[in-house]
Amino acid sequence: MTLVSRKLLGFRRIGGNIRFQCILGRSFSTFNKTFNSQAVQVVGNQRSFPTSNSHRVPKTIKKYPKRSKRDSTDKTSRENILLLEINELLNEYTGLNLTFDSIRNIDGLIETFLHSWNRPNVELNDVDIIFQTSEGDGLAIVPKSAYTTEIMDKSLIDDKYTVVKVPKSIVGDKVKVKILRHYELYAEANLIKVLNSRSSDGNRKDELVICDKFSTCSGCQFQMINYEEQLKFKKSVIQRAYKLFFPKLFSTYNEDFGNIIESPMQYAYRTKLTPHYEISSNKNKDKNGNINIGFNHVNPTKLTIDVDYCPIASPAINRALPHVRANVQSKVKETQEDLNIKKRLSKGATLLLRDSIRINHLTGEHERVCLTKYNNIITEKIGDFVFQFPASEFFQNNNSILPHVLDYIRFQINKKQNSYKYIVDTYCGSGFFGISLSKDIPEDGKVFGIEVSKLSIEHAIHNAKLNGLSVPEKIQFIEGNANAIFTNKDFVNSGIIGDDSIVIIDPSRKGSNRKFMQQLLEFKPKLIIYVSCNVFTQARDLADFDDIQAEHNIRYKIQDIIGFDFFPQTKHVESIAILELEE
Ligand SMILES: C[S@@+](CC[C@H](N)C(=O)[O-])C[C@H]1O[C@@H](n2cnc3c(N)ncnc32)[C@H](O)[C@@H]1O
Repeated sequence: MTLVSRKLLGFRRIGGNIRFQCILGRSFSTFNKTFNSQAVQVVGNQRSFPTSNSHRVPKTIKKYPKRSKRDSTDKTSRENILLLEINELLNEYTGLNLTFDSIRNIDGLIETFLHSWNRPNVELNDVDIIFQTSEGDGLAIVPKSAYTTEIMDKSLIDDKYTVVKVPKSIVGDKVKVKILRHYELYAEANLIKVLNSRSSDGNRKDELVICDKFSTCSGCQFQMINYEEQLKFKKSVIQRAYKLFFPKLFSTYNEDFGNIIESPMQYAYRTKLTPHYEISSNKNKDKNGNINIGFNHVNPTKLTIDVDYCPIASPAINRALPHVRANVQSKVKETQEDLNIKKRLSKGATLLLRDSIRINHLTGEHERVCLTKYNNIITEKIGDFVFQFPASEFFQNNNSILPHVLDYIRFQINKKQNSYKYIVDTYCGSGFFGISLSKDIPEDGKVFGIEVSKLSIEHAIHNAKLNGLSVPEKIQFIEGNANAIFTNKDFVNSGIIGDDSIVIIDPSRKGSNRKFMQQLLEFKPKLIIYVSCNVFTQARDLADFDDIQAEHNIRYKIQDIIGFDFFPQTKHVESIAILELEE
């Protein structure tokens, strides 16, 4: 029997049970369980689906790297969080009492789908998305028999399921997908079509999408849902992070936990864009030889999506983008014949476009421009303060929300007036928080910042002076590792004591660490403000801090955990935790 003739027609839902049928009308598998995904269909494509048994899963198991094992050392790694989310999906969403064993992909199956060039063409129809990951992907559970009868022994598929991760899908979508690479506990899939996109019931509103690259570009996840729903998703991510990594705190909180403050601008807000290109691969060129310049494809491929306009980027960046792109295209074409240069360019590059204020010093007028060199100096004004920093260095990328973030922090500081004399700004970058809040402490108070990047710290000092603050009397910045701040000679000599202090923590995505939290506790500041662009590492660090407190008999009360939507249309959420020392 050829594969085409053995192609499956789909399965029907019969009184809550699932019955599979093959083309001959013979039912070959029945589940006695209710199941969320109806009518899964497998389509064999003669061209790419081999007619031999080459895709049969070998019974001998061959070893090769599996992502889920490789990254499992860091409990807040993306991979580990996905596994925790799959666990939640199995426990709470299916009603099937599934375990990891019921969804485990055996090595032979993983191997069968490993390489894109000989992967079986398996498409599933009417797959229900029932869970949203914190990365913004939809998850579905499909029975293994739905797509592997040609690939696996029947004995290996009975009562077995696959968790399928589908980008650009949301809970409530019924989708058609193509199955791609398998990992131990899930498989990746391409979204081919949303079958119920016209239904008015769900949250999907495709008419809201304003970018013509949305379905393929990995930059945004949520243009197809309204802003209110985006905020709900982000609140649920904060709640999930604490539930997973600091359950003791989560269990004591009410429904406001992780409320999100919206961004005043939901498009055109991004003041930094980093498109990239790769010139060695023909896949990333059009028929005229123009290379793709843009962002990664949403599916796991090496494709770069060509982006000539990005609706979340600021107007100045979008004005500059065509020139920047044209420049790259002509440079690549010019150098194509020159082997040396071609070799140097062969890996491609990442471009940098940064929105900056340009002031006309004669008239005092200013305009927003886009600067594209890594050593350009960017100027930004937030509230009453001006900041300058090298384009290559960190600065917050949505300036419309920053005044609201500062207002919120000021509100927290001013709840207890005149309680704090010092601000310790750890991971201070070019001084944004320390400088902005310098007027919120008494005249005889002081701000002290620490940052590992030499360039950023030089600009923090420059920014303090630019804003009329006396350095180092009123504000002092040092280059160094935040881990060692409280024993740093300059810090000790500054006379700052925990009793009168606020400590701001604003690390990068990987968060802080136990060593820092230990020293923070020994310093015993009155107020701690933890700003985070990765709520999972924030929750982990605060859980560590909680453990350490128990060892030292010191108590901090977590006053608030709140989200700020720095990046509308995307999965990202920024969260701020406020901790107050209990007297
Ligand atoms: C998320 S940024 C925040 C910067 C700044 N607070 C702001 O809002 O502009 C994190 C900063 O931490 C710095 N950093 C990373 N690891 C550090 C460490 N161990 N000690 C001090 N600074 C560090 C990075 O260079 C980066 O500037």
